[in-house]
Amino acid sequence: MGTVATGSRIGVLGGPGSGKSTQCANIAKHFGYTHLSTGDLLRAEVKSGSENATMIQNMMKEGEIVPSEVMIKVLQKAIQDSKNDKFVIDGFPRSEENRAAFEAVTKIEPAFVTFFDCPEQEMERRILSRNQGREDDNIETIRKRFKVFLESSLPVVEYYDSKGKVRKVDAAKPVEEAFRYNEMHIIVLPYLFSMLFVI
Ligand SMILES: Nc1ncnc2c1ncn2[C@@H]1O[C@H](COP(=O)(O)OP(=O)(O)OP(=O)(O)O)[C@@H](O)[C@H]1O
Ligand SMILES: O=c1ccn([C@@H]2O[C@H](COP(=O)(O)O)[C@@H](O)[C@H]2O)c(=O)[nH]1
Ligand SMILES: [Mg+2]
Repeated sequence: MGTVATGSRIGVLGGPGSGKSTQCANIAKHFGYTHLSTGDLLRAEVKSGSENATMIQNMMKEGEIVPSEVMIKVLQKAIQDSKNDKFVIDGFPRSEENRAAFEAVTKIEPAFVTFFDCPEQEMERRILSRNQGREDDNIETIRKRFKVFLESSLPVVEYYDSKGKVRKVDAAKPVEEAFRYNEMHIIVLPYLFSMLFVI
């Protein structure tokens, strides 16, 4: 995959509705990153009617985590298709098992991980007014997704935190404010840091 500059592989984690996809789309638009939304990749897989489509659709309806080998295959293909060394992975890994499997298979580790910290009440409010026609945006599945996030995904944030890789964003802030924080931590600071080693 060639030489990759500091900060060019970024993970974005956070609860359902915390604003991950909104911010990733902004990062992609403004800074030339490829936005890999793992949820969108799975929804595309369902639409394509591939061999795993029904299984993925059923798991998403229940807010469950799709098996690592399935997600990793889909994600690897998207990384290759992007032909870009700068990518931001939205909503993955969702469990410690996901993370270990992905790193073992791809040898890719994020330069750092942005964690979108948002109160549950606000996440619920956002999802219920999102209106994108998602099958999992109903109160029953939302509650299941919150549970999966707390039990399986937060430990991944804790793991990266123990390695000093977590940048925490106050995701309850308005979109523009959260974006400015991301801009500073994803683009400006890593760039300045990399320059230290060039000089
Ligand atoms: N900072 C914000 N303030 C208010 N509304 C926001 C903010 N960020 C995103 N939203 C809105 O909240 C909804 C959820 O945002 P988004 O889809 O980006 O969340 P997400 O973390 O990707 O959720 P999911 O994990 O379910 O995919 C969208 O309708 C979006 O427009
Ligand atoms: O790595 C992943 C990412 C997503 N899923 C499943 O998809 C839905 C929706 O994901 P969003 O990021 O909210 O769009 C999620 O609830 C999981 O069921 C997954 O299994 N693994
Ligand atoms: Mg999303």
